[in-house]
Amino acid sequence: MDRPDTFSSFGVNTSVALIFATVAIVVYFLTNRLSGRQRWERYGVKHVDAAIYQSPVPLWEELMQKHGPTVGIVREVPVLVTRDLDILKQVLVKDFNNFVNRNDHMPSRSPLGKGVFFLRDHDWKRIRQLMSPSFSTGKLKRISIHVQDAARSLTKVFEKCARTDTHVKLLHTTGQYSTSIIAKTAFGLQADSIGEEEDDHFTYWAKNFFKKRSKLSFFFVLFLMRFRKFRSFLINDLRLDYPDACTKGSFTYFGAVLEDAIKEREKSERMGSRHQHNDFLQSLVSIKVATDAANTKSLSGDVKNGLSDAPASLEAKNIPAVPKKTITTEEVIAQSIFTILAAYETTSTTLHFCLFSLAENPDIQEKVFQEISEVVEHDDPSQEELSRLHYLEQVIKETLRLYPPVSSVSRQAYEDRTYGNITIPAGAAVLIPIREIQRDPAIYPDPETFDPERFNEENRAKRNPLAFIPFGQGPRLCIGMRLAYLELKTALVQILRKVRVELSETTVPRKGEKIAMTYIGFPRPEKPILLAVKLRDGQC
Ligand code: HEM
Repeated sequence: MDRPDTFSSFGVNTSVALIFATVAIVVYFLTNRLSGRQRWERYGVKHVDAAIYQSPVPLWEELMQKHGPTVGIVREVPVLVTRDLDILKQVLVKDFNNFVNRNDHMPSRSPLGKGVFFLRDHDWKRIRQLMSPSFSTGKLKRISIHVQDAARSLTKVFEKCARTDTHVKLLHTTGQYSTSIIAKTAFGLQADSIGEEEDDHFTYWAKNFFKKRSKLSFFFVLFLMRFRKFRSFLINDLRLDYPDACTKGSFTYFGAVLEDAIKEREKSERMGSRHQHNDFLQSLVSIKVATDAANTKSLSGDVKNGLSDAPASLEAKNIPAVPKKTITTEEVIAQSIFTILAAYETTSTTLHFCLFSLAENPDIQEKVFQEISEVVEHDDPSQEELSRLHYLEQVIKETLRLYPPVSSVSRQAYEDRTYGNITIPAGAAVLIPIREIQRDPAIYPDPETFDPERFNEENRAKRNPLAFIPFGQGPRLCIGMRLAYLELKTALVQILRKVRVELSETTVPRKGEKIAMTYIGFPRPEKPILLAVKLRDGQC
């Protein structure tokens, strides 16, 4: 199997990048920073200087600790970093029409940048509407059979480790679990390497979509990222490979697989054959085929209708009208690739931190086991049974509180807004540090302790709902939230009723130690976690 092209064209590319970077620094300091500082102070916000090469998570942590809940910094645009829940309620929910877009940008030639996460204005609204039905309750019910299959295979890996007295390679295996589900349920593809030492191609490229970088290389790229247009120029115009976030092999692989699948499905759809597929890809292809035909017939009448429910601020900005239901092949590929990534890393790291936390807290694990024994009667837990596992849900939520796979999200203001003493000027970004909100000791006393009781009904009722936002909040909230809970609950039920997970002599971190995390890409432990496994009584 080809390895990712990690450092392929490092030499020449880096020299060119360095020259441009030097010029960019001068321009940056002379323009953005000096004027930016004055600007934030004018808007009633304390401005702080933040190192431009610093990794995001430690940076937000440091800023919040030193300067309080709301501070302004300057990047290419002014950024308000805030964990003030009243401001966040306005930005994410009440005043959403003024904050539809994220301030994120995918620096890559891969189609990922056209994924719904990065889309803006009407493009986002159009694609989000097209994707939503694929994540409905009815669709989830239909795909739960595949989730059950994958959870059974995953459990066999744990049982095998218990019988052979070997450790479970946690992230390796949970990653295989989540990719196998997304491959099957979204694209009708088989990617079943659960428990194998070597990943199948689909899983391999999902795991290696982003370049694996050394710390030095990561900070250099992080530094370049501060200059969005400049980096885009390096990647798209100069076609330099080094600053690109994604490995070429991965987008070549997924592009080819998806293009073939789309062509084949489009062909059978046009021929009117009653297709067998009932997945995410099929629903996008069906829309494409239907609207290609409709749009060829009439290009005028329908177009205006598409805007009838657009946010007022979008209307005001005179963004050109687009048909409501259309999608191009390129967009289908982009949504598909984004979905693979969104579903793989987030769910697998959560499952892995959840199992680690249960191994660290045997009492909590026993309580989960008791609940499963009382509630689940079927070999494969039904949706109704899963919905009654309240304590298990508390455990998952506590895991997502301590280890949110997405550490922060952003929104960008169309127009000026003033909330209390603080003004967010038009064009500024609001950075929402999810991890810092969920570790705020004023909201969660003793925040480092794993305590699922924080999510019992009584404690939840006392808290501002915005204090727990691992899936974001408002109309742009994570589209896959219910699928993620389904995958997590199903896997935990199947595993925990067969085996007990434990820390062993060799598990790092040791009991009570903090996990050394890396925030290069998604948050994960610096060293892979290995767990010991014991069969439960009665299992052989
Ligand atoms: C534990 C699992 C997951 C977590 C913690 C998570 C978290 C998030 C967060 C924080 C956002 C940004 C929300 C915002 O800005 O308000 C997001 C967006 C998104 N997520 Fe997830 N996610 C998870 C699983 C999934 C899965 C399984 C899928 C799909 C199968 C998915 C698809 C998406 C998509 C498409 C978006 C972009 C939504 C938009 O911009 O309209 N996620 N996710």
